[in-house]
Amino acid sequence: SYYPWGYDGDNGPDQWHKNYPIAKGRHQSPIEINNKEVHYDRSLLPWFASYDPCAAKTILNNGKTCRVVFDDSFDRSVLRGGPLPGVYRLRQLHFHWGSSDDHGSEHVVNGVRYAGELHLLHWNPKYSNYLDAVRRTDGIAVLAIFLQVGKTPKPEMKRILEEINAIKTKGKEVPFPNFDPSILFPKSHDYWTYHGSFTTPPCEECITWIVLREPIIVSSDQMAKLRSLSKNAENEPDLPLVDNWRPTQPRYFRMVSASFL
Ligand SMILES: Cc1ccnc(S(N)(=O)=O)n1
Ligand SMILES: [Zn+2]
Repeated sequence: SYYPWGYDGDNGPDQWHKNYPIAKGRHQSPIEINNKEVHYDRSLLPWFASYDPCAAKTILNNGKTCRVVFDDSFDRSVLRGGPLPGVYRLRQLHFHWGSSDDHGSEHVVNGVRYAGELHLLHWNPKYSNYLDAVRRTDGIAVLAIFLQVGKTPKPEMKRILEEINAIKTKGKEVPFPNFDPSILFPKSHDYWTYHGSFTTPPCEECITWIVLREPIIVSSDQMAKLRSLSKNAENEPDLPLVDNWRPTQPRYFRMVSASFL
């Protein structure tokens, strides 16, 4: 039977392993990224995203996050380079955020928590489909971008946040045409990379993480907009969708490489 995992006490991150044993694995995400433990790897290549704006399909609230879904039926919007062996197809993007501006990101950098974190999820087309890819250690690549609250927000975030009112409650999905997510990228492409897992159950250890050093700036109002989403369905009592982030997991014997000095 489907186990309704969540982020609150009884069904929260500390309980996930009871129904999803991989959650106690040795390659879990997110992790703490600390300068002292990072290894500069000068052989790391720059990464490139070539996204087709027409691949964007819908934006939805699944009760756990706000997600934009893309057509991944062929190599239409792809990520390549960096630590990746080939092209990976963009499938969806989604966010993690807190109940206030001082926390909400999943990865933590030198003790710094950001207000939120944007994940662009891509899968390796050498596997027949996404579900096959999630069973492979090189199956998935997630580009992670921190959201930092500041005075001069990125105008490109507006398009996504304008749709929030249409997907207030769980199960709502509306068309989201003509959107190229690379407009959300920060100036610098500097990144850390390591091997890890999905940060939500079943927590498969199939992800090459590419975590950008430079956050994008959002306004406090924009974060409040994300927090106005509800995790309940339309006709249920209102439960704010906030704090949908997993705490950092043990790094064990994993190397975190940096593309920059
Ligand atoms: C299970 C799952 C699905 C999509 N995205 C993620 S995440 N947060 O690791 O990118 N996890
Ligand atoms: Zn995520």
